[in-house]
Amino acid sequence: MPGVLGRIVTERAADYRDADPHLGPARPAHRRFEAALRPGAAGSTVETLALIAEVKQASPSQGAIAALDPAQAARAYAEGGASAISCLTEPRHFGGSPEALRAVVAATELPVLRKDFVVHPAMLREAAEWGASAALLMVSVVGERLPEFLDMAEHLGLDALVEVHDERELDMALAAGPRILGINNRDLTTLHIDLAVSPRLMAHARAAGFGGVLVAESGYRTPADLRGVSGLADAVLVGTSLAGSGDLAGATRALLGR
Ligand SMILES: O=C(O)c1ccccc1NCC(=O)[C@H](O)[C@H](O)COP(=O)(O)O
Repeated sequence: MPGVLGRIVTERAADYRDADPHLGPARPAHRRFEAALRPGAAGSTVETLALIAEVKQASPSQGAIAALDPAQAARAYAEGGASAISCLTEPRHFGGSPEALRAVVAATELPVLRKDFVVHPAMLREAAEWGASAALLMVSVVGERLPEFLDMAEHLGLDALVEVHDERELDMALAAGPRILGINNRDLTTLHIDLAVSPRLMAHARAAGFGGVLVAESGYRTPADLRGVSGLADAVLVGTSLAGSGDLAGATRALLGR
């Protein structure tokens, strides 16, 4: 696996090399994250997109973005109209941590997604233990093991946001039967962003009969950017443009056109 993604995945695999793979007892599936993103969910209307607002302090694309207090950021996003919170827990490149996720969970009633490069079952167990409602599963990272990781997420009562970037990954994801599909506009090897990726792959997913939740991810800065996925996506995941705005509640309201 080349590029930035390859480096991050190698680091996370080494971090969890000796981790306990046992998941522990089954946990009930509340499906709070999925329910928050479905059309017409509280806080959004059929005409609008549900927003997953991301607590993201740095990234390989941007370097340092903002020194955020995770709890304050989550409260500001909720005040601005977000339907869910994504919280980075990857420490080296995104400034994330387990403490950030726990603080976000404690600070808001909104469902929280653990945003990390899941390479080991322990990372899903941790997400459940830390209070997350969902975890990210990247087809580019788990590959053929996607069905296995989906089963683990289900065992732990976690919603899974299954992320793809191209048709090959989309077909792999669809074969595994996810309930929530994220289309990342960012090529995680080159970091190039193309907002045309989400509409193209969303149309492909719907044509293939996917009836679940569709999430457009990465590169969104203005309401005009969102028009490209209006009527296709159920939700949008936004980090940099909100986290670096200096006014997270105001930027969230502005993005949602409220
Ligand atoms: O954001 C990056 O630079 C990045 C680099 C390598 C792997 C993943 C990366 N980001 C993860 C995400 O997909 C974004 O945090 C998320 O979709 C929000 O994107 P944005 O609104 O563009 O910050």
